[in-house]
Amino acid sequence: MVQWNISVCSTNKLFGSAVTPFSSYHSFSLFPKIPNLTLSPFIRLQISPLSLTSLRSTACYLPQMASNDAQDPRLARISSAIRVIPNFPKPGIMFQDITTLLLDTKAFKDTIDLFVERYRDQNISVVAGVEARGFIFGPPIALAIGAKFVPMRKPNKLPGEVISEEYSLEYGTDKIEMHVGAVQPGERALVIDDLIATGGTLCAAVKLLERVGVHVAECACVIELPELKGRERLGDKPLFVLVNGA
Ligand SMILES: O=P(O)(O)OC[C@H]1O[C@H](OP(=O)(O)OP(=O)(O)O)[C@H](O)[C@@H]1O
Ligand SMILES: Nc1ncnc2[nH]cnc12
Repeated sequence: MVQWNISVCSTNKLFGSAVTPFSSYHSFSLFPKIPNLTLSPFIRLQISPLSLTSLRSTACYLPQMASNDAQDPRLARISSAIRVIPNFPKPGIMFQDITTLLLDTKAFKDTIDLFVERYRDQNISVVAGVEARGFIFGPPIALAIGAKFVPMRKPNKLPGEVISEEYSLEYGTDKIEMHVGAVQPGERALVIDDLIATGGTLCAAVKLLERVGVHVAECACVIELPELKGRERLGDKPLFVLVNGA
């Protein structure tokens, strides 16, 4: 399969979707709470044989101990591997499809590695993954950093006693549940999902864990849709993302 990529570095602007008129916004608040990181906006024009045309901004982080004048090349590959399906599951939704990322063994491994590099020395004992796509990224991260994996599931899926939390979505409402006893008060958790849109899902996951005395050190996603301001909804809770949605 052939794919043409044209990459352009930008100084202070990121451009939105190619199916809507170009819009720009400042990007330097993407990681406002993460110390020792420098941001470098990045624009990518993707023309794929699947007739899916998109511009995706890659939020790059440049750890100060590494080279400061080049972004991590893994981020561009991860960004390229995510397919965008317009109007799914409803008109107007640009669905960020990570199944194509899973087909790219290098991009998938790089995704896991980036999270593992960030969290391996943070004394995290719980990786909590949100159904369904948090179940894909969470377990390999948990195994690599020596933490347990706790599934946060949609209603009526877990067989044991549960606690639950309702939340609203970009398209609809939902509820997540966690087994009572899966985590202990005082544990330190990472909450992982594929994507943050409005932030309702991650907020519910954080609340659920904090209700039972767990400290959520950070939330992490592969993709952020900044226009939906999920980061703001998370308040002071740190959020780490690899790329912006197209
Ligand atoms: O930030 P939010 O507005 O809360 O949206 C983000 C959530 O939406 C998607 O899941 P979805 O609810 O579609 O469930 P699924 O993964 O089971 O399909 C995505 O995987 C996140 O979990
Ligand atoms: N645009 C989107 N793509 C994929 N998953 C989502 N969850 C909420 N909004 C989404």
